[in-house]
Amino acid sequence: MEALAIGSAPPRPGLAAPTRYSYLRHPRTLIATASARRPIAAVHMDAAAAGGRPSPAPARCTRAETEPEVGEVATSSHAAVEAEAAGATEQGDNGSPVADAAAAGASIEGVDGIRIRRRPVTGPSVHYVGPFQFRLENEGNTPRNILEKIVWDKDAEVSQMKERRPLYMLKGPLEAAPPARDFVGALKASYDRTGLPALIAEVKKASPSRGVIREDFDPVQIAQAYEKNGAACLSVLTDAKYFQGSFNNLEAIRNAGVQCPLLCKEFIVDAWQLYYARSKGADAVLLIAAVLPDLDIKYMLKICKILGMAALVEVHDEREMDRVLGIDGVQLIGINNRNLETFEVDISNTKKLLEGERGQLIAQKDIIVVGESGLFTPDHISFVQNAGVKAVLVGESLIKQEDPGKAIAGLFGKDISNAGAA
Ligand SMILES: O=C(O)c1ccccc1NCC(=O)[C@H](O)[C@H](O)COP(=O)(O)O
Repeated sequence: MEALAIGSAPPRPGLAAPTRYSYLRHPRTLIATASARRPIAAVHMDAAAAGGRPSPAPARCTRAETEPEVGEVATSSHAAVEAEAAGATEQGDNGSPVADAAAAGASIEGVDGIRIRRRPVTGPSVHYVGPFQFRLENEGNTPRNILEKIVWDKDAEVSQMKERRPLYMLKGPLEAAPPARDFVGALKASYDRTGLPALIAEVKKASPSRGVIREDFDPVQIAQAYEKNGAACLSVLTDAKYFQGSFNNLEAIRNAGVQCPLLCKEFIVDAWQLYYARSKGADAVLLIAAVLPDLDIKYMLKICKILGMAALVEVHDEREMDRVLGIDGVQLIGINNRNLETFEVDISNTKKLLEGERGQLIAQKDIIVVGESGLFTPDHISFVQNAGVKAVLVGESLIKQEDPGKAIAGLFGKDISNAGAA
């Protein structure tokens, strides 16, 4: 550990991977990457000035030590908020089993079957020597794929958001939010009405795999066009960094009077985000099995229920499907045809995951399966419908058409709007 010789902080336990101190080997990098250090206290003061209460340390996640009894708190979402805001459910630094493992210095890879590392395992990727800031690269603190990168960035983003708006500050916005609507009911009604998979149409400006998909992007106009042309529900991307989405878009669509229930399409890593999404008008949220351990999914499902929101639990492979099928209370499973680590899209993934006993169990449990990503033609829709899906989540193929609303009839091979299918 060459850097220890110059007095850097000792490694945290579990620093298995060799650290590469590039500035020692390439002295010029030192000048190129060094930046003035800001005292940590100043960062906290900024947060306080921005409206949050000063907090001694950023709480990264909230989790009920004893999971909330849905029956007990279902009568009032605010009871849960109050309890949590009062600190009754705060647990440690993060509360996630994954984070706990990381904090204990263990490798988090493979915890509860999740495929990504929820945060760097070998300590901070930024290291300070006096006034200089270095980025120390090693296997443990360099994301291995885009999903890992998104999740690590999201974790940092949410920590900041929570500092600015701690849970107790969401109580008012939650009370003022328009009531949650029945996302699952809307999908079922559409399927019953058309005999075709219900459409969750995605309001998506850009993506990591495609870059900007639509330059001329008016989220409210697109949402209204989707609704008019037969979408059962809408999915609104709220991640800014990778998808150029925003919570303003979600709020604006809800406030514009769009009746379709809204899925907040976000990378959820922390229960706080569920409350925030609801306060912005979400009727449903996405929980990604590759990102969340089973315990987190169970806990978040309960919070969703308390808040009146549906949860679309997303899987990509058999292992994730089996994990999710073992969790009680899952009503909606999304099968993503896109591998979020490699961007590869293969719609036969939907069929593969619904074959045999898995398909039977899904039918027994009355779970609605949503086919997600890479759906461009009526043949694709028929293919996933024959595989067993009752809903589809579609972004790119609609959004890149000149008229995303009219593109719906092209995708299904017929007009599925109320007017057309009547
Ligand atoms: O779309 C991406 O490039 C992407 C990259 C990394 C993580 C998630 C990503 N997309 C989220 C989705 O799953 C899709 O937006 C959604 O299923 C619609 O897909 P499509 O119809 O192919 O736009």
